[in-house]
Amino acid sequence: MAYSDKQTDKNRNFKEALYHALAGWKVALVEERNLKIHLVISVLVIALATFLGFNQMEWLVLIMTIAAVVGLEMLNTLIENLVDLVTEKQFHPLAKKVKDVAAGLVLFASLVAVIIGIILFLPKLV
Ligand SMILES: Nc1ncnc2c1ncn2[C@@H]1O[C@H](COP(=O)(O)OP(=O)(O)OP(=O)(O)O)[C@@H](O)[C@H]1O
Repeated sequence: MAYSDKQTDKNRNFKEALYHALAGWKVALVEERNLKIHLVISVLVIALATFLGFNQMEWLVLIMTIAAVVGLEMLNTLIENLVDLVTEKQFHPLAKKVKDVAAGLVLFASLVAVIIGIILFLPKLV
């Protein structure tokens, strides 16, 4: 992605910091298919939880689980980009290790999220 904003010094105020944080979301959403999938699933799960009438504790667990998976997917995205920046997309065994471990982290979080989802939703659905 090409950038017209070439700023490299610190943000001068909150508005500028917020603008760059939102730009981070935009680039992650445009470039990361998995992040889009996680967000679509999150919206569907939130709709189902609303329909099933989750209580306060169930909402807390659900929101924390979604935040963990989406947050770790964002972390994976930034790790991938850092590796690409350092390696300039050349093969390196350590780059492979870092990217594979980061992907494994998201996979682990997603599997735990599925287990939490089963615990939360199954008793209400059956
Ligand atoms: N510079 C590199 N050196 C060595 N192996 C690399 C390098 N870049 C990528 N790879 C290998 O290719 C795989 C795919 O790379 P990619 O950047 O698409 O990560 P990914 O985890 O598949 O991304 P996503 O989370 O978007 O699916 C990595 O998991 C890694 O095994």
